[in-house]
Amino acid sequence: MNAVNQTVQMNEMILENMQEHEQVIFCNDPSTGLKAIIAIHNTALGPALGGCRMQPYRGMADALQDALRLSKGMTYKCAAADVDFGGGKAVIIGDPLKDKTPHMFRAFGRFVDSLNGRFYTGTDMGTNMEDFIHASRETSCITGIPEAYGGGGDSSVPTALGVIYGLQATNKVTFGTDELAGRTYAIQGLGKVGLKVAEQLLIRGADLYVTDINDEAVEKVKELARNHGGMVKSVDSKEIYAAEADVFVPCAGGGVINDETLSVMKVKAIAGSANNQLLHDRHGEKVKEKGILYAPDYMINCGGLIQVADELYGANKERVLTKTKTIYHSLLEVYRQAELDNMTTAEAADRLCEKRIEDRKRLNHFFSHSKPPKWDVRN
Ligand SMILES: NC(=O)C1=CN([C@@H]2O[C@H](COP(=O)(O)OP(=O)(O)OC[C@H]3O[C@@H](n4cnc5c(N)ncnc54)[C@H](O)[C@@H]3O)[C@@H](O)[C@H]2O)C=CC1
Ligand SMILES: O=C(O)CCC(=O)C(=O)O
Repeated sequence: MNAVNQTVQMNEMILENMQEHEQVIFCNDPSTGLKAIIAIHNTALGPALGGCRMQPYRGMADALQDALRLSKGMTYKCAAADVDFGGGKAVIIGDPLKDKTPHMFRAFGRFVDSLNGRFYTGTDMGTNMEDFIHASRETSCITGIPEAYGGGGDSSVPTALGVIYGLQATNKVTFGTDELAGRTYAIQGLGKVGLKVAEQLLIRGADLYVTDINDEAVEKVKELARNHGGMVKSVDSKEIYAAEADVFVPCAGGGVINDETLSVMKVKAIAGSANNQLLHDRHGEKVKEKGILYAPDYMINCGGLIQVADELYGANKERVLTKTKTIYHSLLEVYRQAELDNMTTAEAADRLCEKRIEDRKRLNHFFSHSKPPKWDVRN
């Protein structure tokens, strides 16, 4: 097969995979080693907004798949958080511990800038505020950088807080009380969000099983337990699924709720920050069959989105806090609807968000930067 035919075949594969996505941008900057994909799923509610993940993907196909799934999730998350933004996400192919450089993030910033306001981005798994300080030198479409740089600060703070509210709602339905104390939580991933969730749980009197592929992260939690009290037992990354815990709290990668992990899980609930936790939609049904209550990922982890969206209207910490608290009530509502309509919690959340998107689509038109939008405060 010649090169032209190969390219045509690859483009066909990409378009097939795109399903209802609006746009996918492949970014290649040999001078900095940047290889990234930006996926814009839906801008009916406003410009696309979503973080940028950096991960050593096995190849382009894996990275594309992740960008497509994550950006679709952001469309639902924006509807869940009731913000006037659409779904988008970026992925950078590379090992965050070895490959990142300031120049790489500046190059990424230039690609984001070329989209002229169709896509706003910031931190996600494998990236941090420092990376986006570099990117923000090239574009105003960056969120989640320190206040000193005109941003709203670390978005993992409200994400973790939202997970705590979500855990309270989940405990209320599962155990009859929203107390977090006296229970055991199995936390997977102790990065920006997981570590903060672990600290809050220890402060409130919980015990933890924890795992992270990075030993330093595990040490940090043990240090927190020495300060705040509580039991912390570290386990191997595969053992976390079978931990004798009440609640599994996934705060690392996606696809962790699958046939294999469910076959060993003993927990009564799953509630954590990771995006795209269900490997396939059918795993929502399997979770229900096992009698496990699942907090739909994009509902419980939308605290960070609330903050970065708020930042684009002019950051206000109190407003972010007030909106983040609503995660408790919106999750209780999803649990109630799922019970009433005998459906999975994931289906109940999707239904709620799809209705919101349809209702608001009637008011919004396709987003285009040529029409100055009310949220474009930075230009
Ligand atoms: N940062 C934020 O505000 C938000 C994050 N999320 C999601 O939450 C999850 C965590 O995000 P961050 O804390 O920002 O990422 P992070 O990169 O700061 O932390 C992830 C942690 O997970 C660990 N890890 C990776 N693979 C692992 C494995 N197989 N087993 C155990 N540990 C593993 C890493 O070593 C790292 O310590 C991601 O799925 C992200 O998309 C969702 C909403 C907002
Ligand atoms: O939390 C952020 O910084 C942006 C929102 C996002 O990408 C997410 O919620 O996954």
